[in-house]
Amino acid sequence: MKTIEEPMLPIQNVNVHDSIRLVAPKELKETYKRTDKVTQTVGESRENIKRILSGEDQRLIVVVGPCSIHDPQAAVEYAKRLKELSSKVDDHMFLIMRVYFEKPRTTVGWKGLINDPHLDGTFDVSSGLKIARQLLLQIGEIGLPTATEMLEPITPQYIADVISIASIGARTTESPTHRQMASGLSMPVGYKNGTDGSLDVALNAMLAAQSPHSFLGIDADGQTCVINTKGNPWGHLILRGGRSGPNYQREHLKAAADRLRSAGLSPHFLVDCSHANSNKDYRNQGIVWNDVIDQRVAGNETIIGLMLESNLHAGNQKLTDDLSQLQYGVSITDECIDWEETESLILTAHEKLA
Ligand SMILES: O=C[C@H](O)[C@H](O)COP(=O)(O)O
Ligand SMILES: C=C(OP(=O)(O)O)C(=O)O
Repeated sequence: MKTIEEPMLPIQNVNVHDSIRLVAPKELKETYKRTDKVTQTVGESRENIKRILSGEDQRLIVVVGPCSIHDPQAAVEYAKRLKELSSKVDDHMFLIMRVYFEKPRTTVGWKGLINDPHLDGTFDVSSGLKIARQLLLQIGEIGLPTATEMLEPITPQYIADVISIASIGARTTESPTHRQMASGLSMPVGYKNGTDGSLDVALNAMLAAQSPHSFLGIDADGQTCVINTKGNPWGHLILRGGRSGPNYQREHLKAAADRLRSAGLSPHFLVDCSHANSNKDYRNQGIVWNDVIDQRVAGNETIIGLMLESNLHAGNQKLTDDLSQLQYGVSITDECIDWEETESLILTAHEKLA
């Protein structure tokens, strides 16, 4: 029998190795400040997106870029190309670069540049946040709006002021924590349907995030606090397919619009050409893209945007211990289409839309 004198079993931090303090959001933002140009890029693009979401602007949103950012230099090269392309199509399309720093994994794997910027399991989150913010500032300076997935509920304090549109991923759309976070974000937020293909979780997320919430978070000084939000009215659905198959075809879009209407939500959405809509094969993204563009050209105005996973070069590569083997401009997460195909898909769609 145990007595009180016996050494106690540890009851705290049983599975915690250690914890490392981070710079406060305010400090990082003071070191890496928004210029007037960046503020203008973010402010104006958020307004453009809202006008598209409310039907005042008929242009098509295109969220396009790498599955994940792992090399800021390649990301800047991509951004410069995309900015040039954007100016050729901006009468009918509004291009936004995917700048995804946080990757939700099905089980385990590299969790993105913020979590592990050196790609070597050292998890230097402090550098990850700095590199992410610096890159967003560089892209904003180029005049290109950015989209990202908000995964860690603390990250927005460090980078949200340089993001034009956010998404909540298929793995977290059902999470109350992410819905609360979205209710306080300052930019429009897209909710992916669930990995099983369910629309319910995304519709419920949109309804939940429209409402005010009070929850735990950190403030600009990094102090834990209660955050009281007003609710974010700029939610929208993103169709990404699911285990049951893709959901970009005519009948799926009709069903999605009907479901949105019956939930009292605006019947419009973005279609993700990748993930389960492409069966995670980059060669299928163009098929999905062309199908959805043709539906839009035929008059389906419930389609307000598309998403493409695209990089400088096609496909993907494995992340191994030997980082010298990494090919420049190739994804280390999901497969992407290359720049040439990206440009061709966008220019062809522009002609059709015109
Ligand atoms: O977009 C990226 C991936 O689809 C997502 O992070 C899940 O990846 P995984 O299934 O390879 O973990
Ligand atoms: C992880 C992503 O997508 P999903 O949540 O749809 O799997 C993504 O867009 O990077």
